[in-house]
Amino acid sequence: MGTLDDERQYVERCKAGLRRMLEGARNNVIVGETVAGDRYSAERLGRHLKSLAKELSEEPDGPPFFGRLDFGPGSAEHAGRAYYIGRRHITGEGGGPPVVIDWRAPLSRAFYRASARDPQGVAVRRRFGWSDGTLTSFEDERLEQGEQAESKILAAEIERPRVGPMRDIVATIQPEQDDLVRAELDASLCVQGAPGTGKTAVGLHRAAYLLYAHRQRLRRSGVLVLGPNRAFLGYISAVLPALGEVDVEQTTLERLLAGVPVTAADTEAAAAVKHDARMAQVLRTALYARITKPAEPVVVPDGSSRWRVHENELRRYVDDTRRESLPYGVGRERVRARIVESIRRQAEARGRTANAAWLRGIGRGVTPFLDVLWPAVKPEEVLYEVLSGSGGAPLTPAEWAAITWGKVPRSVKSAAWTPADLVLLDELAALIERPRGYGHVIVDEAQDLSPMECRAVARRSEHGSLTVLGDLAQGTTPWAATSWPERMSLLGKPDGQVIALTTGFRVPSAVVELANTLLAALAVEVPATRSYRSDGRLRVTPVNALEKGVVAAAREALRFEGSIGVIAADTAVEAITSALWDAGLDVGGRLSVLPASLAKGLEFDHVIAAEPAAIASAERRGLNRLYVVLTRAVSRLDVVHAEPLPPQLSLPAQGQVPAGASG
Ligand SMILES: Nc1ncnc2c1ncn2[C@@H]1O[C@H](COP(=O)(O)OP(=O)(O)OP(=O)(O)O)[C@@H](O)[C@H]1O
Repeated sequence: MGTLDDERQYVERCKAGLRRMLEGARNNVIVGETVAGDRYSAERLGRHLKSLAKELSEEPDGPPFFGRLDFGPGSAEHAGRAYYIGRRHITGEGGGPPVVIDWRAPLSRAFYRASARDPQGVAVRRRFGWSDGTLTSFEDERLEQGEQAESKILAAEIERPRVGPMRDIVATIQPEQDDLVRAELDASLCVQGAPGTGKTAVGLHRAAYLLYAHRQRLRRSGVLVLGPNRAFLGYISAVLPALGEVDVEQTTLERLLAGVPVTAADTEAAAAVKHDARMAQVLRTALYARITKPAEPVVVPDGSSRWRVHENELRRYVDDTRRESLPYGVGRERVRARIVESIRRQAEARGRTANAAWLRGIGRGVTPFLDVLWPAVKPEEVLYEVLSGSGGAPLTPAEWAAITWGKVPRSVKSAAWTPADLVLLDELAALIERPRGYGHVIVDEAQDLSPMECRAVARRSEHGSLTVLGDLAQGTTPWAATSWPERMSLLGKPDGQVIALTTGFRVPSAVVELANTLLAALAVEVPATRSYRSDGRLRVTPVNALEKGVVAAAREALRFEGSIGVIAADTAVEAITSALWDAGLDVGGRLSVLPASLAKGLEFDHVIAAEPAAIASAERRGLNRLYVVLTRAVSRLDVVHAEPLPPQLSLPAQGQVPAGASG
């Protein structure tokens, strides 16, 4: 077993290896540009090598490894060998064995899974501690001798003050998380986890793992990560690139669906109806109502003659095509092809040879008839018609009244679309043409998806698999999920397994205890969790004037390291921000103020929750929103309130400071 000095020498070997890889990649960029068979592959290869070269040169100082496994006699394959585990594979000298193994390789699994009870052949597991790119310590567990201890390096990583965007957790993935990260590509999973149990982290690492284990398959079909909003995407977007994965599409559902600009808002009643699954039927009915019963023959002029297809035959073509359940646009072309085919048979019966140009001409001649029988249509045209007031089942008259326009826009072009309309337009677009699908889709904060949004996700993962991440207790939309199996069915994966994560890595116990007092009022069944963290601080401060109280709390918070998030009801954000500015505090650096509606998925080292009662009363699921807000804190939570706290929130005995202590 090496000493710290030996290990530091090994770091140098790894750095030399990385330099070799970098040089190799740079040379290959030049070679790749000249030798690839065609321009397209040359470009692709060049791009790939360039991005590899860029990645390697951008991270020369990152820790090349975080763990080491020494296998003992219990391992049939690796007895007597040692392996270093890191974020990326580093090749050995002269084509020798790699000096570092990728954390996703099968061999690395034992690093995460081996235990004293089940050592999996590992004699010693070593974890390394780094500080600013320098190796500073290591810890050993002699697993084959039954020795396993709480890791200080692990605890320090989990308890470190948070600054900046989310980081990867490859060095400290826990066994229950590893199970999910490495689940088979074909498995669709749903992860129910309380705040801070690592759902987002698991989802992102799963994306990286799947791309490693199934690179060929996923390179073609792609991996999509969907998050709730831009702030969240900004927060998570560095994790996958840090793991060497730059080809994952990370976006919000709204941006994915954005085909038209959103310039209007829905009433609550309209949004509720538009997001209901019955809208799928409404839209399908409206689209297919455009198809008409053939009432007259198709007559296509061809030089001096004319070809006819009788209406009975046309009726059969339309009916047969409808029975095939093709997308609407494909169906239209199928009807055209059937009519052209009928004309071709007639022509051949009369001794004419039908060449491709002639067939194309006949096809064009069919268009005016097709425009009546099975008209080409745009999603906006159908939705325009629906929202202009269609009526009828399955919606009630009151529901129709909620969604139809008070004043019908003069034309499709002048219609102002709402966010919910984007979902409906996407449904229509998919009825007309099949959308692009992905090999794997990861949806975060999935408890908030509406049934119609679930359909939009389901379409994109129809031939792939899904990782659904969420927490029923954090549902804040009017249509938020109350049961996962039901949501998995809406997402097109009724057999998807639902798994709970129950250890929290973000929120300290005192804060979890406070937030948990809200659970009873949230009307969802979620498993109890335990916090990994006994550190942290909770303080509840009644004040006379809210802004003044928040300023005092922020000023004090700035004395600690790490990020500070002041989270308030959306309407209070402006006043609080001004108060902080007026007090000379620099908002925008490590101190940010954000509306409760944007806090989901984020975390701050220190959270100042301003006026819980206002957050709770701002919306129908305000208590769920408050639960989200209270659980954003990593080290310290300050609850500052001028009004009484919501009655559903009960303060744990300790942690409270006397009234008037601040502000
Ligand atoms: N195994 C781990 N090792 C170190 N840190 C971890 C681990 N698992 C989770 N964390 C950290 O805990 C915090 C919470 O993780 P994450 O945001 O993924 O949780 P979440 O379940 O998505 O939370 P929420 O539901 O509140 O959005 C993050 O800072 C993450 O890096």
